[in-house]
Amino acid sequence: MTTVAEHRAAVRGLVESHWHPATEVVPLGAALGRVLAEDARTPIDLPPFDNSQMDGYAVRSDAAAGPLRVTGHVAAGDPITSFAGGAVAIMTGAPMPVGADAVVPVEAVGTPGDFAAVGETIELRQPVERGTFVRARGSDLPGGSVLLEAGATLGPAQLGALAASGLSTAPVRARPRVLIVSTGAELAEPGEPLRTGAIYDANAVSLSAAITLAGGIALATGVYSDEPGHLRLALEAAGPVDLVVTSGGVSAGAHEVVRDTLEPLGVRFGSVALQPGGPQGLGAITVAGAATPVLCFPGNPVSSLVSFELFLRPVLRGDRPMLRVPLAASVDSPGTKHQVRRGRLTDAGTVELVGGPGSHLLAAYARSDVLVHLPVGLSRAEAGETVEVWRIDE
Ligand SMILES: Nc1nc2c(c(=O)[nH]1)N[C@H]1C(S)=C(S)[C@@H](COP(=O)(O)OP(=O)(O)OC[C@H]3O[C@@H](n4cnc5c(N)ncnc54)[C@H](O)[C@@H]3O)O[C@H]1N2
Ligand code: MOO
Repeated sequence: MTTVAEHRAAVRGLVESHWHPATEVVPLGAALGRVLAEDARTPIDLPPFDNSQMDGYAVRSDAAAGPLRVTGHVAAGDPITSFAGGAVAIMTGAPMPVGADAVVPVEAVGTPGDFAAVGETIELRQPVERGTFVRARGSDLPGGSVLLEAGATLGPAQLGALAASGLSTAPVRARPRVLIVSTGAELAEPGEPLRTGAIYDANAVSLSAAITLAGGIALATGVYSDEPGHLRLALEAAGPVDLVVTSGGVSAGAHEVVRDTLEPLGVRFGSVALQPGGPQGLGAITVAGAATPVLCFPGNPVSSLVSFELFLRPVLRGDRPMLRVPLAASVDSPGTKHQVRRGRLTDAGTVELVGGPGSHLLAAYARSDVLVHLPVGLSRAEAGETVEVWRIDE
């Protein structure tokens, strides 16, 4: 039996040996969630000039306590001026007059919002240290420095930082196109009437959503049949994609459509020491004339999502945030397999399991915010014992 780590490495090797994403330059407004293809450097100092952190008066730090004549007034957006001595009324974000090196907040001198006019005096109550309330040029990042490294995911702060650097576009990796094929004669399209013995196809939707959140472009198709010919037709009809993910039809039944169709094409099927997500297949097949990696996940809806989380998401998006959290109650685990349970973080700082280990318990998964890892070798963990959990509530 293959270990989780071995299968993870095999999936990564397979995907990365076939998928070489092109670089696309996209406007920042369209770059949310995209992955940076190369290091981004800021062309300018951040901030670009020394400026005031407070509404107040710019002074020199060697000024003695006592009266200071107001010699100027600068607002945010004004050009950089020369300091003419005394005190300069200055607003938050306004450029420091060259020669002044500290700011006294207006409330330390008088009434907030009430500024002395040029020619009037203010009373400096005590000397002020050099640099006080001054945001130095380049203090966030000097111009020319790497702002974000290749591989960074562009979220609100990252996009804001690129914009603050004056960049309007970002070079990002092309999104992987992933064909999702859910299989099984028992499946019915959600929204359609449910005949006896049928169940609704959950995996096309859940895997599509997972792929989309991981930065891919999901193209889903349902092969609601156990006929290899039908699956073959669906694959032949597909356009070019970077990856195929199937669900169902991989275990030990009489009608294993995925296995029966793809094993003769060289896709390898086997067991991973994982529950749920034990039966797995991987290999490469020809889709639209190109060798294309294919991952075959088990059909149980929890198994297919857990397979995605453990094997594919790390390749497409990187690792989930991992925490070590004490269990709210004791739990048993197979010991010979890495078990992944679904759970919820509690206000008490513990993790409680949601539902049992069964791989059909998708509604329980839907109420969970973490995956709880019970590794091989652990057959029981007591309340209070610390376990590894992955946050999945993004
Ligand atoms: N004799 C054995 N039987 C099974 C074994 C085994 O080792 N020996 N493994 C079990 C495990 S573990 C799993 S997991 C499943 C995997 O089965 P398949 O991948 O072949 O999947 P199916 O048989 O097609 O379906 C399993 C289960 O999931 C439901 N399903 C399938 N697709 C969907 C979908 N798109 N949406 C919602 N539900 C789906 C399907 O109706 C079945 O109930 O095999 C065990 N059996
Ligand atoms: O390994 Mo299966 O995925 O138990 O449910």
